[in-house]
Amino acid sequence: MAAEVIYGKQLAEQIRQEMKEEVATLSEAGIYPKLVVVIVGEDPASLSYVRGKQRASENIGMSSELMELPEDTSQTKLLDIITRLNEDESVHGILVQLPLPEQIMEQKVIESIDPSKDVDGFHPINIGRLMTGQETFYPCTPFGIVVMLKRANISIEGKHVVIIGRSNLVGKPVGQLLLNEHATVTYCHSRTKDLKDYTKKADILIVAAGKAGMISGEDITEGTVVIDVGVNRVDGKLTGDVDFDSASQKASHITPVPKGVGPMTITMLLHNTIKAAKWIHQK
Ligand SMILES: Nc1nc(=O)c2c([nH]1)NC[C@@H]1CN(c3ccc(C(=O)N[C@@H](CCC(=O)O)C(=O)O)cc3)C=[N+]21
Repeated sequence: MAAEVIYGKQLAEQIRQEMKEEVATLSEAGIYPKLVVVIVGEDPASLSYVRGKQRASENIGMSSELMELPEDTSQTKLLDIITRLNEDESVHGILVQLPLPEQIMEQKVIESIDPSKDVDGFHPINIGRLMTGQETFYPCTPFGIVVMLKRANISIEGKHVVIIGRSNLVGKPVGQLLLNEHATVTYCHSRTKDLKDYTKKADILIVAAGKAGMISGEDITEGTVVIDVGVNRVDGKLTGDVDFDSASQKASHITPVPKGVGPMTITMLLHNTIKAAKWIHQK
C-alpha cells in the first residue's frame, strides 16, 4: 500500500491563513508583531532560508526586518546588536540564523537573546521550560512536526517514537515535545548499534540525521509514520534523509522533502512571533 503523503506546505498555507486573520485582529488593537532576522555572512543556503522567512512574514501581514552583517563581524559587535534588539520595544522576535562564522560562539549568542523574544526556542531558559512541561516558545521544527502529526490525525499518546539524530535544534527537543504528548521516545544517533532494530520497531520514525537517503523501505515495517527532517543538497537539489520512493511503499504516512517539514518550520516561527507580541502586550 502506498503511503499517504503529508504535505507540510499545504498545512502551512492553511495555518498561515489563520494567522493572517490573527495579525489583522492584533493590528486593530495596535499590536504589530515584528520579527528581526539577523544573518552573518553570505552562505547561499542560509540566505535562501531567511528570504523564505521574510516572504512568509510579509504574506501574513507581519512586519519582518532582515539585518545582513558581513562575514567578519565580531562576536562583540553581534552581541551589541542583540542587546539593542532586546531593548527595542517594537521588536517582538529575534532570530539569529545558524550556523555562525567560527569567530562567534553560537551558545554565547543564543544566551544573549532575551528569552521572551527567543522565537527559535533555543535559549536554555526556554529549553528548560520545555523540559519541565511549561508553556514557552517551542523550537520551530519540532513544534512543526507535532502540529503536522496532529493535523494529519495521527495519535501520539502511547506510540513508540524513534528519533534518529540528537541535535539541540531538532532531535533532542522533538523527543521532549513528543514525550510531553505521552509518546514513548527512543533516541538513536550515529553511534547507535544495530540501528535497524530500532527503526523497525517505530510507530513514528523521525529522521533528522543530515545524511541523504540513509533510511529506506527496508529499514521500516509496514504502517510506520515517517517524518523526514533532512535538508541535504545533492547535485543542487534539496533531498531528505529518507529514500522516499522505497519508504513510501511501506509507510502509512510520509513527509516529502521539499514541501514537508520545512514550510512548517517557518510557520511555527511566525506563530512564535505572534505569541511573543501578545505576551509583551499582556505585561
Ligand atoms: N536560527 C535558526 N533557526 C532556524 O530555524 C534555522 C536556522 N537557524 N538555520 C538553518 C535551519 C534550516 N531551516 C529551514 C527552514 C525552512 C526550510 C524550508 O522551508 N524548506 C523548503 C524549501 C526551501 C528550498 O527549496 O530551498 C521545503 O522544504 O519545502 C528549510 C530549512 C531553518 N533553520
